[in-house]
Amino acid sequence: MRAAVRPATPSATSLSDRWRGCRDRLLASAAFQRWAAAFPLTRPIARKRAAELFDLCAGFVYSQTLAACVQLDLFETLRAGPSDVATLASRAAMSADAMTSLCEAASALQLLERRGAARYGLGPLGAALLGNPGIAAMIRHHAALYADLGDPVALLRGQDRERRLAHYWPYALDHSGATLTRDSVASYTALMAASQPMIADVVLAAYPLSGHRCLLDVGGGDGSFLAAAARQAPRLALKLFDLPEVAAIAQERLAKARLADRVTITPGSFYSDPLPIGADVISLIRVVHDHDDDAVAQLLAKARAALPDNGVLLLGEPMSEAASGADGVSAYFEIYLRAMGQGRPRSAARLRELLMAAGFSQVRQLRTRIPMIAGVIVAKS
Ligand SMILES: C[S@@+](CC[C@H](N)C(=O)[O-])C[C@H]1O[C@@H](n2cnc3c(N)ncnc32)[C@H](O)[C@@H]1O
Repeated sequence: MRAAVRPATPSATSLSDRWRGCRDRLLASAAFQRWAAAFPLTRPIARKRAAELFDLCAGFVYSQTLAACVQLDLFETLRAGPSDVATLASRAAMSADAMTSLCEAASALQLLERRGAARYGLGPLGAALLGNPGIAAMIRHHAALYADLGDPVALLRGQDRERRLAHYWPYALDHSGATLTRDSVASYTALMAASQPMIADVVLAAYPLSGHRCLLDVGGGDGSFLAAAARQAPRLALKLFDLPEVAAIAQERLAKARLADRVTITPGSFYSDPLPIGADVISLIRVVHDHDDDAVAQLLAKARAALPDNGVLLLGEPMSEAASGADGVSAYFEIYLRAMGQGRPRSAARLRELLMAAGFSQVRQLRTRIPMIAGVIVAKS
């Protein structure tokens, strides 16, 4: 039997609640909407709101148009120059009509651009995407997220479901890492490596590491962030800590990059093992948001214990309430991490609280070039 849905209990209303109540009643009124669309001074606002609402309704279609372009390698195909629809259609094993629909939809989204009759080239967003292979990799892995989101309410209720995204990130199902295999970590590790250059650019520009002696990157994946740090600071000694199967991938990748003699790799789980000592700066890049508060509290305490007095913790990841225009980050990660089964997008203020509770001091949020990609916080042990 389904539980009856109880109406929300009215609570004491503040002045701001009452003001917002009036605004909401006005915006919800069909008569007001008609008036606002007709009146010259409110018409631009009415049109903007209508377009925003339309984009929210159509968002899934936009994402799947993009997914189809990536799956069919359309951007790569058009890198060399425009192509006619018949050629694109035969490459993609679909009718010319279907390819025209895809190209028209992608052109409306600025991914492609019409270049004459039945001919298309890259659009500004499609061209930008080519400059960053990490984005295409992100788009491909969204197949797992969208499968989980087929029934968003079941997902939020935690009802029985396949949990494809949690299997994509298997450490969400096994905190010790003991059951993880090379195969099960390979795809997420490759995805992280593909998107790491843009993260490293943002983080290392905000906090250059040249003043440090030794960096320990916890949850360092295949070592891509360490490799970028090594380029920036040629005398920096390097350490990496990650789950055993990922640590093995890092060992190979860093050896190929001729960094084997600069790096020490320690396999382990920060749920059960201490962190290696000896570094004067510890980085946590896109790690904290993947874990619940209790685990983060423990992880930060372990990082503090591994640092010397006045050591630095460097935390870089997308943060909620990062900047105006970056609200999508919160919406995305709230639902993404819910599908993954653990973690939270956190604001800089919340991260500061967690850092202070773990005994860190002088917590500072640094400006980053693109806050949507990553915010950066540093703190002293
Ligand atoms: C989202 S990835 C980020 C990887 C890398 N820092 C980056 O930004 O590209 C999270 C990383 O944390 C590692 N990780 C997850 N749980 C862990 C644990 N319990 N102990 C050690 N590493 C863990 C994962 O294997 C993965 O490499």
